[in-house]
Amino acid sequence: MTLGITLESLSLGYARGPVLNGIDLTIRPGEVLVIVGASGSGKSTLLRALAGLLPVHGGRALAGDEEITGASRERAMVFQDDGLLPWRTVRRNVELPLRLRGLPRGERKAVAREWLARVGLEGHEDRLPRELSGGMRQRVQLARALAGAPRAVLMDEPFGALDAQTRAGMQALLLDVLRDTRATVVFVTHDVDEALLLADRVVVLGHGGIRTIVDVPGPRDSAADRTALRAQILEEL
Ligand SMILES: Nc1ncnc2c1ncn2[C@@H]1O[C@H](COP(=O)(O)OP(=O)(O)OP(=O)(O)O)[C@@H](O)[C@H]1O
Repeated sequence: MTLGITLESLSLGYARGPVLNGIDLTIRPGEVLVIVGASGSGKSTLLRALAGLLPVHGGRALAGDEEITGASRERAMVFQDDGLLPWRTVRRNVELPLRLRGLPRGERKAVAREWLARVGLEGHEDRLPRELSGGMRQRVQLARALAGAPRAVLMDEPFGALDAQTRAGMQALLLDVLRDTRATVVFVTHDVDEALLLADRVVVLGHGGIRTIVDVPGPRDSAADRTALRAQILEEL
């Protein structure tokens, strides 16, 4: 079951001051919503609030009908790096959300193995995160996020630190696994081409709010010509 997320006059910031003011947005169940915006426009701040990791300044954010007030296993987060527990093996990292779901030990192990195979990490289950490449670590994060069967996945520049080739491989992998999960995805990136490849809609943040929302016709069709949309988004950035 997927999850809709609703932002009602949502204001966010830190002790130093506001970052985003009075945002209204409906994230549809099962859609891939990509957030772009200049550095400092508040992309990570918004994602942290959706994860329940940042208290709101005003308004509210709802996951389904429930106000987001803290972290939940229904909403999994994938970070750019450092998201894994360094002292746990790859498999035991992926088992974490399964433990939270209350799965018995044997089942946890089996599901973790299944997901690790799914992201191409068969045979690496007993290694530690530091023994893996950056791309492999991101595969583990993806496996961990999806293994818990979340209803929404919140991704903060998950491929931002990867080289172009690894990044393209991860984008293809993400598209592949999302096809079967139906989870709602909110994905932050700096890269307009990545946004256009993955998104149903692209939200451009700027000047303390949403500058524009762009619908991507025929989403995830790699043959589609996105030149005009790309130019439109770059203009707004
Ligand atoms: N923990 C924090 N404490 C105080 N201010 C913060 C904190 N995190 C972010 N900020 C400030 O909030 C604003 C938005 O930051 P945020 O990281 O959300 O932007 P971003 O769009 O994700 O940027 P980038 O693309 O560079 O990652 C910036 O002015 C930043 O300095």
